[in-house]
Amino acid sequence: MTAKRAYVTFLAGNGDYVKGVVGLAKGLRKAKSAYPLMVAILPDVPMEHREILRSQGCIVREIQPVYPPENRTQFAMAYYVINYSKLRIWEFVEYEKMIYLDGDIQVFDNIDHLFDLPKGFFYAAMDCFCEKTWSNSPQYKIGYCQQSPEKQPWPPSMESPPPPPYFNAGMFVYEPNLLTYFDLLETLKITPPTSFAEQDFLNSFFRNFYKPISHVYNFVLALLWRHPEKVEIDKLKVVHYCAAGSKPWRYTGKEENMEREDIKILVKKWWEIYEDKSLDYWNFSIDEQAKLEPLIQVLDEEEDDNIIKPATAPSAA
Ligand SMILES: O=c1ccn([C@@H]2O[C@H](COP(=O)(O)OP(=O)(O)O)[C@@H](O)[C@H]2O)c(=O)[nH]1
Ligand SMILES: OC[C@H]1O[C@H](O[C@@H]2[C@@H](O)[C@H](O)[C@@H](O)[C@H](O)[C@@H]2O)[C@H](O)[C@@H](O)[C@H]1O
Repeated sequence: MTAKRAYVTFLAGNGDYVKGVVGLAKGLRKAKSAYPLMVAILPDVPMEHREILRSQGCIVREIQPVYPPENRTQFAMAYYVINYSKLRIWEFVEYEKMIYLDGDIQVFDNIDHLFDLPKGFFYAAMDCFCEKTWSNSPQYKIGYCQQSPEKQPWPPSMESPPPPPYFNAGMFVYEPNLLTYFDLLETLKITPPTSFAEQDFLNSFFRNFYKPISHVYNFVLALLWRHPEKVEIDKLKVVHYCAAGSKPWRYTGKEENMEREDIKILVKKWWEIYEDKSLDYWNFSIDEQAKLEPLIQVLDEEEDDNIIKPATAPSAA
């Protein structure tokens, strides 16, 4: 029997991240991925959103939240606490290998070959420490970033050695496994939360199994202005809209760095997929499609007037 593989993302709440997941489902289809997209949803995701995801061919699976131990940690972003629920995806053992993608990620090129990476390791792209979200970290205070250690080497005077390679937890290749899953949950119970919540926790847990892969597989937008020398925008396969103000479905162009032409191009590329009706999963009869129309209106009605869409989106030129 061929080993089962799938992409998986995470959705919480009744807000607009569902648009990110619809965009991701359509992007994977456009990239001709051979594998389905599972959406691990928290119980607070409304029925309408679940139906929209199913109508786009997603496998919708409800998971229970995972909370870190009680603590007064100040997360870099308060809502990061819900991201611990991502740990439930290790329970999906009917799959031999999965690729996790945040809902604010778009896949612009086929990456199915990542499923063939050797087993037994955890693959992800390295993060960048240069954004203000890192301002409480020693590396930010020194001006050290693993993306370009030569720019500001780790001072020999520091008691601790430079941090080991640290991945961004918005995309990773992993193997669901119940022993790992229970070990994750048990280890979490005795691990005090830190600024980047489950991302810090996963980096610690998989530190001996982590293998960095190219940033073309999880392009953290801040690299555009923090490490431009490493960027070849045409080579990017996966773009992660994690910089403040860069979520395409909420893009107004007003936040810092959002007026950049390269950001406008990447936001427009996202919208072109999201609005492309030929990528909708309509393998249904016409009357089935008529049933789905009202669901699509649910999303359109939630649209905010300030959002810039392709029709009026800034020109790519
Ligand atoms: O209200 C929320 C916040 C986050 N998420 C999910 O959690 C992921 C990580 O959160 P976010 O993208 O905000 O983190 P970032 O990568 O931008 O720091 C998102 O991509 C979504 O998949 C969600 O579904 N609803
Ligand atoms: O809960 C912690 C989150 O940590 C990461 O987001 C961060 C990280 O990318 C920083 O490097 C950026 O500066 C920042 O903007 C961004 O929010 C993951 O992308 C996300 O999935 C999630 O794990």
